[in-house]
Amino acid sequence: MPVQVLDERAQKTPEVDTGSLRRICLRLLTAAGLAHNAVSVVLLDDDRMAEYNQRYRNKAGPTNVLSFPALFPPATPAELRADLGDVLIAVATAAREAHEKQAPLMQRLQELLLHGILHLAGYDHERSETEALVMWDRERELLTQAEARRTAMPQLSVNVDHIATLRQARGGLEPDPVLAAGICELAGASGIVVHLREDRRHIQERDVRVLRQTVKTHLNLEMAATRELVAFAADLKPDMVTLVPEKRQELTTEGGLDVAGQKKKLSGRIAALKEAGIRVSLFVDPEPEQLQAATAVGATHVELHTGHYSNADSESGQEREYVHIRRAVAMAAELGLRAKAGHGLDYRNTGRIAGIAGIEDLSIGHAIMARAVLVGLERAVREMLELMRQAAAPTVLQKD
Ligand SMILES: CC(=O)[C@@H](O)[C@H](O)COP(=O)(O)O
Ligand SMILES: NCC(=O)COP(=O)(O)O
Ligand SMILES: [Zn+2]
Repeated sequence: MPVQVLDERAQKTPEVDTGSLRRICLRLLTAAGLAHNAVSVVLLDDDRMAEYNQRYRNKAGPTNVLSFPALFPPATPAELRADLGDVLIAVATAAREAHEKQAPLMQRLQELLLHGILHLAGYDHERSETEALVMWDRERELLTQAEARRTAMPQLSVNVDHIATLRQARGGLEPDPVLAAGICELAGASGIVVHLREDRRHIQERDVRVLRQTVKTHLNLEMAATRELVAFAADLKPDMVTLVPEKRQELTTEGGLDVAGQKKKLSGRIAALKEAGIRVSLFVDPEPEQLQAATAVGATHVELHTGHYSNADSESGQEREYVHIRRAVAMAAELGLRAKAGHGLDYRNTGRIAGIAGIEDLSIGHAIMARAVLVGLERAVREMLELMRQAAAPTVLQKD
């Protein structure tokens, strides 16, 4: 675990929850790009803090936060070791400050924690005014980011595979997934997803190449972890690659990637993609073993497979799957993994998943395309009738 929070106060108070503080610390480390670094947070009484303040800074009385970097002299951000060091916080001092600002104590603790983490990362406001401004700016930026990540609704990435499925049914040029992707972006989608299957049943290499030129938001390429596809992606450079399991006979993806069972192979493929500057997500079932393995092989993101939730045939079954997903999101945060979710989400079952705090993005394809066909059908028929009306030959009145 990269973060531990120790409450060493003589009297523990219920408004300070070490579990929440640990999650806050993980969010801050993730926002600061330090998700894989370890930090120890120690909560102290004022008299113990005063002792540290006297011993190490020669100052009388308690202070609010003190940082002890694992490296001495303090490391520059570039040369940080896995263990960043310790952050000591005097809770009673923090509580007084919170009271003065009329802010909740946990909010003040979050600010102090971030301040301490930035010191561990090499920032120092005491060296010069310029450095103080840099540190202050970084604090504001990261607090805003961490808060946004905690409370924001997930972004929507639209999978346009099935526009290509329709095109392939006739083997022609229409409908074009590239045009569809543009429409999805115009409608507010934050990203476009395509799955370049090994059997090329829908999306073709041409589609991905053109999409790389035209997508203005974020292009997520789903693919199997084969050498050939890794080379294709490394050359094309989508914004993200999501590694997914694939079976030739399946109608659609049937489950998550078995990361735990193929760590060696995946580590190499992920390293090659990261080397090419591509972010890597793994499409996994919401299971602890797979999440742990995802961190071990170097992924920064996971997409939690919502297929079992979406396809559950009873309310209790769906509830069970929902709980798995919620727990997996919490665990991903603890491991410093950024969580996405997708598969089989539709207009009935997406709401609950979108309400889980911590999921950053939902990938939805089939349901949106299925609805597009139906809600667009009436207009398509009217447009054809109008075209025929315009083209119809004028009626010639017969004279006797
Ligand atoms: C990995 C995933 O959940 C989806 O991207 C799905 O695999 C899409 O593939 P199809 O569009 O072929 O169903
Ligand atoms: N990764 C999930 C995805 O891209 C879309 O899946 P679906 O909504 O088509 O089932
Ligand atoms: Zn400071």
